[in-house]
Amino acid sequence: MGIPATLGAARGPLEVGVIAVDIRSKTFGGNAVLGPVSFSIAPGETVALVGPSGIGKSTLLRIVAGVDTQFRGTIARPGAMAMVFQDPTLLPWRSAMDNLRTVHRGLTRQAAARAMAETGLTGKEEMFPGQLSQGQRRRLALARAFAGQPELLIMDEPFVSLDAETAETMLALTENLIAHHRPATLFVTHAQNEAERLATRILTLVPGPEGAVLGTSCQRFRVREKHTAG
Ligand SMILES: Nc1ncnc2c1ncn2[C@@H]1O[C@H](COP(=O)(O)OP(=O)(O)OP(=O)(O)O)[C@@H](O)[C@H]1O
Repeated sequence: MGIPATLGAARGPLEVGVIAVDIRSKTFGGNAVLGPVSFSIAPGETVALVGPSGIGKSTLLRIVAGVDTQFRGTIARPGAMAMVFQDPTLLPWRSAMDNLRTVHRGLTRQAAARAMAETGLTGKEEMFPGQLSQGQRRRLALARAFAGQPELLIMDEPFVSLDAETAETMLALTENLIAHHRPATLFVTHAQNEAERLATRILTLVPGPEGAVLGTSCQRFRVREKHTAG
């Protein structure tokens, strides 16, 4: 497959299921944001992306997700992807169940109900997002993400601006969903405890001469029992 010389492009995975990120550079209006950043994520791995505010974490996520194609480099990613943002981005005029079925064409009502049950939303299927609490809307966004059985899950600060108790509940729920579905996961967080709890590896972005690069001490591998258990 041809890869444009100047713009980022998706390329076929070299190895089945592996996400390969190879960004040579990313600029905004001539300002270098990301320098060379290369890493891969194996199936079932959970990678946290951390770094100071404004370093380029969200920019990197958008490139990996394919939302931003204006970069130099290549990304190999699977077709089945899901994204979870701080804002649940639900369709307010659709029922909770239809929010899932609109995104995932062909998802049966039973499968949608199962996905909602997994996030503790049984009984809320016909409610509209405006009738759900903030925590329930976040659960629905998670249900929507996992309903598509993603091979790659991308999350941008999914627990920010939640009160401590809700954040803890959502963190535990996400941990269980990841352990059960085992997508490759890449998420941005400012909270070290979230990174250490969810991630099997933590990548740190640090300033480089031509935009942010991965820090040398960023690769902190550790095995999480739940991830290795069948
Ligand atoms: N659309 C854009 N146009 C111009 N500059 C942008 C754009 N989006 C981001 N930037 C700049 O790119 C840099 C990286 O932004 P990014 O949002 O990726 O950082 P971040 O690490 O996610 O920050 P934070 O932790 O504060 O959310 C910042 O200097 C930001 O101002």
